[in-house]
Amino acid sequence: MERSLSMELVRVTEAAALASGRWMGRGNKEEADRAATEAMRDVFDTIPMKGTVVIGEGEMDEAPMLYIGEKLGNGYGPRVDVAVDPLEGTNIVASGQWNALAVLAVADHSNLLHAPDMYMDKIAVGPESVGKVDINAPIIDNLQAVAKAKNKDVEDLVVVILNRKRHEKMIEEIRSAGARIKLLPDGDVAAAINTAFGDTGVDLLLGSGGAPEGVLAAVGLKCLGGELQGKLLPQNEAELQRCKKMGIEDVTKVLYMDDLVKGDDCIFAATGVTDGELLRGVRYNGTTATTQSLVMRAKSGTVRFVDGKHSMKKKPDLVIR
Ligand SMILES: O=P(O)(O)OC[C@H]1O[C@](O)(COP(=O)(O)O)[C@@H](O)[C@@H]1O
Repeated sequence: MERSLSMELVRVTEAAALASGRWMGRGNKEEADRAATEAMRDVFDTIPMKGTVVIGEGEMDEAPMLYIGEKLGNGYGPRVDVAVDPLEGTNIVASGQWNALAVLAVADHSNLLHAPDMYMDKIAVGPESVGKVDINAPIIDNLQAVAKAKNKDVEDLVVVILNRKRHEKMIEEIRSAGARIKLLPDGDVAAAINTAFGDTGVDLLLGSGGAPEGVLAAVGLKCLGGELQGKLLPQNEAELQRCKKMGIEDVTKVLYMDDLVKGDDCIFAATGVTDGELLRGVRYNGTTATTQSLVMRAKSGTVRFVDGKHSMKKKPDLVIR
């Protein structure tokens, strides 16, 4: 993939953030998601690539979502796999909370995990703890390993975990070990990425969330030298069969970085929709709006924060959808 593709892809996440940010706090997650999806699709169509969505939040019959199998790009560039979440944190936007993102990842054709939209168990850490954690190990072992790798005490660690009933036992175990916890209402992509940035104050992500979010976070962490391990969690026979149809024979197997995203020819792009630890959300200022994005390419190891100032006069369709 050409390095210039990274900057083209930021236009896609910026457009989705600008469109969905208008819905912040308006209690309507469906409209926020629709606005992000439509904006993303429109801008993708101007990007020089032959992309196919291999993992995302919708299946074909659930369109207008960007669905698995959907072709994206103007059809003239490299053949790439795409993982998308036009609006990661629909409830967050609806209620005006933290860490909603417009996010995507692309990799060379057939290098991203092709899987249905289902749950995935995850553990994510930043660069210091790579190779030190094991999704199958007891929680205390992982906490001790990360603490040692970061030259801290377990009591110093901050574990991020979605605030869900299914995590009650895990939360209890983390508390018993003495680590601190940040309970998230939603948004585990930002949480996973945050583990690779020291000043976010986050050491590891644990627990289950969406599989598309797992692949997106894995690409981000590959660019940052971190690690995510995942395990698909089919909830019923239909999900199991969908996995098989997509070529996943052993759904119980641990998915390591190279299973989630092969090689290093991959790009991650995200734009803040609401404010977060890492990215500022969209600001609307009458005739202009500002965005903050993160775009990274694993091959070169370049990590860029991009501040955008957008003219509403010249591109009114960017925000009114
Ligand atoms: O809400 P659930 O079912 O526990 O799913 C968790 C997933 O939902 C999210 O919190 C938000 O997803 P949406 O953007 O689809 O609302 C993800 O970050 C996370 O992976």
